[in-house]
Amino acid sequence: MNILVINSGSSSLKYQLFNMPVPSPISSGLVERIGIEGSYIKHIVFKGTEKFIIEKTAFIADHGEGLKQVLALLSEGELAVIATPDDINAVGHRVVHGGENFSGPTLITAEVKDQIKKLFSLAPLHNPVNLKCIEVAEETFTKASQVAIFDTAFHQSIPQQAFRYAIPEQYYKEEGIRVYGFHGTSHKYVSEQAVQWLDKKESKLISIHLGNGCSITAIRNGKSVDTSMGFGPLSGLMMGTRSGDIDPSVIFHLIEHAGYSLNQLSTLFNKESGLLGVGGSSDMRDIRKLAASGDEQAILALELYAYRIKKFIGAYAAILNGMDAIIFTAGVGENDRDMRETVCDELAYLGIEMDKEANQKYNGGIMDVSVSNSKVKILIIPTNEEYEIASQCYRLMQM
Ligand SMILES: Nc1ncnc2c1ncn2[C@@H]1O[C@H](COP(=O)(O)OP(=O)(O)O)[C@@H](O)[C@H]1O
Ligand SMILES: CC(=O)OP(=O)(O)O
Ligand SMILES: [Mg+2]
Repeated sequence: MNILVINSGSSSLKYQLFNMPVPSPISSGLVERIGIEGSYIKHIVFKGTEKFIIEKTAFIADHGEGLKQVLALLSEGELAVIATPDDINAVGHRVVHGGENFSGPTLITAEVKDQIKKLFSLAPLHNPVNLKCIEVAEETFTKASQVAIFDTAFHQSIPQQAFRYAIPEQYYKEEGIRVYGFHGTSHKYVSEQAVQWLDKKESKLISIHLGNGCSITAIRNGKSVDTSMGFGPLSGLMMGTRSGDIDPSVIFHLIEHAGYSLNQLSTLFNKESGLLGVGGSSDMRDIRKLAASGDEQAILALELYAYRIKKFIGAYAAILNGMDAIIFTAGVGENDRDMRETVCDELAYLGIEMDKEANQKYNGGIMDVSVSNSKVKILIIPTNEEYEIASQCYRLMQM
């Protein structure tokens, strides 16, 4: 069964085509810098043990245009992997915000699209582009089932004491104001990999997803019990362009004393803060280069970033009453050795002791980089949201 997975972020679109249940993709790729200068597409086709790469650079105005170009790459030329759009049986869409209505893979109907639209203001960087991609896929793959996999779904197991804010009940009942949590597909995938690796029936894990968006989740026996993102994907850890936790008094202050509008506030906290706002770039690789050259703002950005993660590890160690493993995943978690080292430094009291040499040598796959007598394992697990989405789609299609 051919399942095309579309994972669209604020300025990028990642995709993978699977012939399920085979776990390795037939093709995968990435469209980056959508809507900004320097847009490019990297398209990969896998044939046996060989890998063919097509790279294109030309301005791509929006996600719709990006997706159309991807479809052309999949179906045209010598490296075509499908003959016609009808060869795709299902399209799995990552949708970031699903509110309280979705706890599993969902066949997309007009009503589901309405729900996704209603949540635009809560995930302004994500839900609008997610819906756009669904619409383009519906126009193109008219015979395929369109399936939504929500980032919020895995967190529907969070108990009330963790998902409610301490404000009057009417705001929860009437406005749906509560913690929803995000990156659920990634936290689910890596935590399941960790459980298999640990080979334990009962487990306590802390999963740390550090991509453009960053979040940390406490997982007991396979179920999310708390997570750092909340009502929208803005709270908790410091991110690429998002502030993470901030005292709401700052918002009152900026409105009252600096005349900020809602739009300006949303732009500030969603697009101009985090690594970009403090250190001058949203890309951790740039921050590393700046810090190495002695740039003080970049050094501060690194300190803030690591400090927050450490603080949440402490909090989740307390609510789980200990843990078997912490997991690092996503772009920064998998690739930034020094960030992992800084985060794990001086956590021996909690039983977290890193083998620094092993950590520096990490080179892919699942690896434990704790010392042999560390009470808590330190696992690096590459996330694979696309494969998790394809698996969930496949299961739904077989029901
Ligand atoms: N070698 C590396 N060292 C440090 N950071 C890296 C490295 N490779 C990628 N990253 C960082 O990973 C982040 C993107 O992570 P990713 O999981 O791809 O994000 P998203 O899926 O949210 O777009 C960027 O900040 C990027 O700089
Ligand atoms: C929810 C979220 O922050 O997603 P991403 O990391 O892809 O931006
Ligand atoms: Mg991501």
